[in-house]
Amino acid sequence: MLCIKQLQVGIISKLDFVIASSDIIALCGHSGSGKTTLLDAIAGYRDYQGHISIDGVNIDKYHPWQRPCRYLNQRLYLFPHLTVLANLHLAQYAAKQSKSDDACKMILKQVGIGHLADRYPWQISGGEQQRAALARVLISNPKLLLLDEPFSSLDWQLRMNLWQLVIDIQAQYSMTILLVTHEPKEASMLANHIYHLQQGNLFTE
Ligand SMILES: Nc1ncnc2c1ncn2[C@@H]1O[C@H](COP(=O)(O)OP(=O)(O)OP(=O)(O)O)[C@@H](O)[C@H]1O
Repeated sequence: MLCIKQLQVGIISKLDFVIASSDIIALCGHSGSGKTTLLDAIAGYRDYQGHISIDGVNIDKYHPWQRPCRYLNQRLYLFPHLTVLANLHLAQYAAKQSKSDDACKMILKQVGIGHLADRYPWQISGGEQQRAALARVLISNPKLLLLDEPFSSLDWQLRMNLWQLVIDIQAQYSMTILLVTHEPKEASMLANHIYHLQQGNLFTE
């Protein structure tokens, strides 16, 4: 469960918000309403006042890499000098997991790019890079996945494939997902609940 109390950061003022475990929440709102600001605070990329806890553990003092959540947006952050597989190994290392080729290859296969494990990011397409980035955030088995319009630059068919993939993976790993999107179809297909952020306040549909 994600629990946010009296959060103050940037445009967001005194926000209270709870997401039940294994829920998929879509966060909509006009440009500049504070969606990315909220995800940045949860991920620990921005200083904030108030309290954030995940599964009852307060994470306010945790560095981003110590938080049990992973963040995926349109910037892929794949290391260009490492192969796709080595990028996943590094994520395992950062999550203090032991290196497992089998686990990495299984996730790459699951996202449909098992055959590209030994390629470098610059040797694969944009959609394949997005899948590699998704595999990299999943390899550490986060409790909370923060998605900030990660697929919006991709074509519709690929986007729909990736939505289905997110639904399958969520069911398999019981992750809680907070998804920022401008796309009503994406919100209604993926989310159990849709929230709108308006001038730093949240409203349900
Ligand atoms: N690091 C920052 N420091 C100060 N202000 C910021 C910072 N990042 C964003 N802002 C401002 O805070 C407001 C909310 O920005 P944010 O990126 O959270 O909006 P958003 O809802 O994600 O918008 P979009 O849908 O366009 O991505 C904007 O007015 C923006 O200019």
